[in-house]
Amino acid sequence: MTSRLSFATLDQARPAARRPALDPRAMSTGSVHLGVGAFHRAHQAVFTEDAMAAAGESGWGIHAVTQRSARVAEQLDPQDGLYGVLTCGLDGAGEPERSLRIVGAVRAVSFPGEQTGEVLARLAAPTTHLVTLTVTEKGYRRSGDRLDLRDEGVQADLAALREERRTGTAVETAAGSPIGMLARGLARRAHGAATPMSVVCCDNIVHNGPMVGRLVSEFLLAAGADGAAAWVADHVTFPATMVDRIVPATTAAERAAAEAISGLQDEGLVVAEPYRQWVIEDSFAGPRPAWERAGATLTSDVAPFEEAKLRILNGTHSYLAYRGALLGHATIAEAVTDAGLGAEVSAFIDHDVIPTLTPPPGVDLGQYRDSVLERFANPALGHTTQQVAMDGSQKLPVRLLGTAADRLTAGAIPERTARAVAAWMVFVARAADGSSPLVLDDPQAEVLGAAVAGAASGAALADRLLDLEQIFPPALAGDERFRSAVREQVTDLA
Ligand SMILES: NC(=O)c1ccc[n+]([C@@H]2O[C@H](COP(=O)([O-])OP(=O)(O)OC[C@H]3O[C@@H](n4cnc5c(N)ncnc54)[C@H](O)[C@@H]3O)[C@@H](O)[C@H]2O)c1
Ligand SMILES: O=P(O)(O)OC[C@@H](O)[C@@H](O)[C@H](O)[C@H](O)CO
Repeated sequence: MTSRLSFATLDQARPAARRPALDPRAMSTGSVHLGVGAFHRAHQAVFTEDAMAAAGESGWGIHAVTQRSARVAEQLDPQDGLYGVLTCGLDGAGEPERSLRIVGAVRAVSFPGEQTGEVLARLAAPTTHLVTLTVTEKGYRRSGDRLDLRDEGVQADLAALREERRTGTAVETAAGSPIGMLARGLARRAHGAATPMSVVCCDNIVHNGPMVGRLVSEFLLAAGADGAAAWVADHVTFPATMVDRIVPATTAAERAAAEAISGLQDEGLVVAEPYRQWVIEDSFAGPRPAWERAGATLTSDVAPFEEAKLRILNGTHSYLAYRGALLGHATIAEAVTDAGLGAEVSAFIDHDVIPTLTPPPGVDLGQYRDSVLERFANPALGHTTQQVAMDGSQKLPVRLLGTAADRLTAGAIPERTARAVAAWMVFVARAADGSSPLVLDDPQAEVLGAAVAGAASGAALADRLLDLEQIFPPALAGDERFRSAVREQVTDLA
């Protein structure tokens, strides 16, 4: 039987598997990560480990938190936090090429369903200088731009913070929220060590850092923790970031491929493309890893990078996911190499997206478009259209609707963006009526299903979805030029 990856077996890994960049046993913990999914393990954890190695530091080990289920803790605990990143690229001849590195930067994983006290203590500890987050768009529990105070998880955290302030003891919350957990930890810090902290959001959301700062403040004020809110305003920074690396969900075949390379079983394996990028607003309240030594860009203005990435890469990803799935393509690589669809998304980027963007310093947006489409075409990655299609109600506003609004303001009709939005609408309708293998995996699935039920025509389907204010801002949905473009495109695709 194959041994499982752990400190005890690390020396048995075959030479083809790269070892951690520094000895994980010698690391101490300097940061907390909320939402330890695949992306964190393939992105921030890798940058952090490489930064420690480059700077000769060992104090940036990560205490990760998995809030929805204990699964990642169950994967990583028996492995002493070690896991592999299987990089799937192409060699010079265009053939799939895989390499494996073992990462050791994640030093602990907690599940607040059972370990809330441990997480709050870590967030309050003076040795913790940073919090990073990847909890998906829906994880922020927003209603419009504000924290949804009616959300059950947020309510559980508000009640817990009130109790914690009264008794000084951590309350176990099995189904809390990431913002609630973070704010409770910051409140404890404010009344304890009071050491400054930096909170780095790594989710694909416009102005992600400031958004988290606003939600934390709203939470603390709603809990009546005005003193903690004032302390956070003065001592905690929320730098904005642009994060980029394509990290699909890991499959059993990829686990087997990694095992063939290392000779060790790895339940925590993640899979990624070779490319990785991280642009971070240089606004830290205290020390941080030397991420620039691992290839990250520290800058005073992330906005142009963020907008170009969200609108070109993520907007096109969603377009390919919905249109590709409707055309029967299982993966993004298949969708983008469909000649018709490839030309369609290229035209979308050129005609609708690029005119809305300010090029980031040193970036040619035409070259950026080409590099993104080339990355999508990587056949070694197997990113499914169904995975990228998930949570459309949360993703559309970030990825497509800003482009549409900006084009309308400029007096142009964003027909190609309307087609991408229409593809989502037809996807929703087909997935909701159960007549196809498409799956509607969305926190608004019930609302969407009710909206599309019995829509008698393409125009009616478009109207019903455009009227959902939680997705389409009234100014956009009320713009007749946009509405008729979407109706036309839905009719064409339905
Ligand atoms: N995977 C990528 O290619 C990629 C690239 C760039 C950015 N990102 C960002 O990272 C996020 C996570 O991606 P991933 O690949 O790690 O996904 P994943 O499914 O592997 O992990 C998602 C994480 O978010 C948490 N989460 C999900 N829904 C939640 C909810 N309602 N409340 C609280 N926590 C919740 C999960 O517990 C898990 O830790 C993305 O949504 C995106 O914003 C991902
Ligand atoms: O991770 P999600 O579900 O928010 O979005 C799916 C993809 O569009 C996204 O993860 C990209 O792969 C990523 O943003 C590339 O950096």
